[in-house]
Amino acid sequence: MTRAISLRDVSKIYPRNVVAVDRLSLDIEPGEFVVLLGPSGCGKSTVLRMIAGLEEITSGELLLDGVAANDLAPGERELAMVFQQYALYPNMTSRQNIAFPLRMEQRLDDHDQRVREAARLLDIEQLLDRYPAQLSGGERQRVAMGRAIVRRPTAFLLDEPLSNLDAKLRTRLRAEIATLTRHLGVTTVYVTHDQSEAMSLGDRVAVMRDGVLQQVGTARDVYGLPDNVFVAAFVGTPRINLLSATVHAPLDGRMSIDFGTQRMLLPQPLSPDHQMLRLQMGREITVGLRSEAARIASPGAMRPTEALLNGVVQHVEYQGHESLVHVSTGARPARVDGLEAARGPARTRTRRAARAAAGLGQGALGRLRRRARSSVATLERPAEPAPPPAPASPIPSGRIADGLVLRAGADVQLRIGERVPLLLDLGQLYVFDSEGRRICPAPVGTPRLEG
Ligand SMILES: Nc1ncnc2c1ncn2[C@@H]1O[C@H](COP(=O)(O)OP(=O)(O)OP(=O)(O)O)[C@@H](O)[C@H]1O
Repeated sequence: MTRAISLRDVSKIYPRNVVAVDRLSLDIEPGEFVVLLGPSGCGKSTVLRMIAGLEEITSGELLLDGVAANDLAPGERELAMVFQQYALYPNMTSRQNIAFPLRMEQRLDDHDQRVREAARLLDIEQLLDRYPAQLSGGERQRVAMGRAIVRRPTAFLLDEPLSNLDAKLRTRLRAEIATLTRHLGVTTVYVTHDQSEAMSLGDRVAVMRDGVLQQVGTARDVYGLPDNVFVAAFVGTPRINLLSATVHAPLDGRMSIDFGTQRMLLPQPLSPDHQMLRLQMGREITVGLRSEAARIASPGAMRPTEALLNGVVQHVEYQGHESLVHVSTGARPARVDGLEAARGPARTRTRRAARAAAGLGQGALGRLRRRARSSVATLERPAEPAPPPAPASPIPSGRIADGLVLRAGADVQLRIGERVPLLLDLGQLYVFDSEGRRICPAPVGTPRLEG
């Protein structure tokens, strides 16, 4: 059996009005694998913990298979959670650790067969009689997964399960997790701040920032059509190049994008998307260009779908299969706040707003009492240390390096300081307005301007 999970306008406000999750709505289909992605402190774990029932929902509704579940005890939700810390009992063997939830539930059926079945799926049969101290990190995480699947849960909630592992093992285990959850057909919600993990794992990726859901879509959607500049910058390696610019649209001449030190002429006739840029005249815009969206080639080779910028080579990174060329264009790099936020400052609401959102006086006390009574048998884990307090420093800004980073062939021959023409593929040119919203390519449903 597998579960549909729906969050409707869900908020979480911690004491002192810390808004960890702000009116988040998300529908997860039965059997779907959804990744919650975002920088540290954006509220991903809080969402997962609210689904699990480990954290009370301040306002909004959680539905499991369409049935209101806010007040269900964790044990009644039939979900299994796996944490970043392996959380195995050190004095129990793998076999005992995996069987633990069954013992807690006092199931009378054959524990041993269920444990062997889980161990076989995870390829850890030979490790069943070892203690956690005798296992590697990857093996411990497999045992932790075993403990999650032994109960045959209706959904998995995985909170950065691989972040304690080295890069190679992480890549291998994430492929295993994808295969395993597909095989079991169980709904999975997976939390990570690692965008490449998110892109490779999920049916859909939900990008969060500062407690707010930014975009939900397939990996292809969030990479190819980011709704805003934050999503564009958070997803993709190397990070998208972001430049501050303005639109120059004289009545008697060709429209161009003005980067301050040089202008990029747009081809005539203007595409419908580029016509929309007229509306931005006089306003600051951000131009986004992924590293594969420009090539270094002579202007004579320019295609009708390309535009020209000039640059100077600053640095060439040889990567084996390709080179990353850093090119200065004199343009001003745009800044995006919160990209690397390491536990940013809590956003706070006024006391009144918080109270309204909290729905205090609407049975909050009752829910707390019920929770106090509830058993946490299915989501049990050894005591964890309290989360570290948030540092008082502001969210560091993700500073985009001065200069574009472009992909080139591995054997590209360039000198540092060499002037190079850059041919930009306009089909891959993103423009964001001063609020950070994508305006080009125009979002679906945007009314068109007449040429
Ligand atoms: N028990 C708590 N009390 C007060 N604030 C909390 C508590 N737990 C989390 N927070 C705050 O809520 C916000 C979201 O935290 P959360 O752990 O959900 O973020 P996250 O995106 O999962 O981060 P990470 O990737 O670092 O685990 C942060 O500002 C955090 O400091």
